[in-house]
Amino acid sequence: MVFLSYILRKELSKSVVKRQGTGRAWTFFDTLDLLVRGGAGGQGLPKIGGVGGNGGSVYVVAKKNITLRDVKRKNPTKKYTAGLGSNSWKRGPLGPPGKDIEIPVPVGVEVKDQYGRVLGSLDIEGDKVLVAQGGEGGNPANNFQGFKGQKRFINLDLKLLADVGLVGFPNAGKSTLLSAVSRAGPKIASYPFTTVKPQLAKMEYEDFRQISIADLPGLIEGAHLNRGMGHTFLKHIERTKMLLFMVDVGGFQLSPKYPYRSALETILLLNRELELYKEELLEKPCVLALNKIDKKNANFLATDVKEQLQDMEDSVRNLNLDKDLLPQRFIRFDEVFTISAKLDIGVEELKHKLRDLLDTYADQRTEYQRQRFDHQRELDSKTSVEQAGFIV
Ligand SMILES: Nc1nc2c(ncn2[C@@H]2O[C@H](COP(=O)(O)OP(=O)(O)OP(=O)(O)O)[C@@H](O)[C@H]2O)c(=O)[nH]1
Ligand SMILES: [Mg+2]
Repeated sequence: MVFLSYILRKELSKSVVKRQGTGRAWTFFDTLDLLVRGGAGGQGLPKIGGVGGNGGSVYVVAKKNITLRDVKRKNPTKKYTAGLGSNSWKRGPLGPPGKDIEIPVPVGVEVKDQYGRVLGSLDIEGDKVLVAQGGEGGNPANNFQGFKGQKRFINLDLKLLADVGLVGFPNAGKSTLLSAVSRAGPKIASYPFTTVKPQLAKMEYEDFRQISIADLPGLIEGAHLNRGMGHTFLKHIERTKMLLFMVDVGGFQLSPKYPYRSALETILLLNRELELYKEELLEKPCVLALNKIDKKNANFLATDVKEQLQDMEDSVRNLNLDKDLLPQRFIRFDEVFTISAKLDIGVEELKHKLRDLLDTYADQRTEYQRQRFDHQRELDSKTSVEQAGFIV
């Protein structure tokens, strides 16, 4: 049973992403399991108090321009064992340590152990996580018997990385916008859940600058509980720099069985879903696009929503939404646009504003990353085997 669910999980996590323009599809390889073993420690030599070398350890290190597929291709056995520590002997009482192994993996990988515990997240190039510790060499404290190295099954989970992630209820027009701003040809239809797999596209600008945008399947109430397309896709939102919320200004109704939700209510429900999945998602820069402005009364509705967004505390008081459905913390949108993705109204302005905002936030990130690098360097100088499983 456990094995079956493992296989199922593995299959489900290989999302198929359609290649833009060509209509070809390839499997987006976003998860890989490895077996890692630290090297055994060398034997000590009690007669002369000789100490065996510590076994080597296994690390995963984030590198640019490689994929999980490359990792597998490089070592199809998917097994890694670090070097043995040398035994102590008469002419060399201090056995040299075994060789460490560093497995290069793509930036954006989260490393988990076989119990699903997160060992570390490799967010920027050079991030390094100790995944299997080498065994201690034989010494007086362990009766001069070298210890075995740590053995672990680890899972490398790559979250889709795009500059902008499209978030919205089904049918909001996310895929229509994607096709308006890029050369991608996503499936567009008037029924919910047209998009069932994440799709990446590039927005191109006159000066050849490219910004990646991810079209994600529509979210619905309860997505964090895996309703609808569920949280399989919420994880991809984590690795986007900015979120673009798309909302049908006329509101949404999944089917007559479900309640009608106004545009403001859909915004709040999306806000709530993200918050329940991972609150820090709300810290990302967010932009809102009120779509389908070409429809009857849409301008009037959009003005209303914009006003309501000015004072959310007050606006929610007049809503008929269950308290449990309301977010604890309201998203603050950097910009609110009214657009028609279908008729190409306001799309160009949105596209340029996304670029401006990304650049502004990139400057802030650079500063943050510089600080992280400094911190990492400091930790590197103090690397010790006790730090197993944490970014060192
Ligand atoms: N009138 C009008 N219709 C639109 C606009 N944008 C999208 N639509 C229509 O809305 C429907 C849904 O569009 P999609 O782009 O498939 O919506 P989606 O958000 O990708 O939907 P899912 O993939 O199901 O989450 C389609 O029939 C589109 O033609 C718009 O600006 N105006
Ligand atoms: Mg779609």
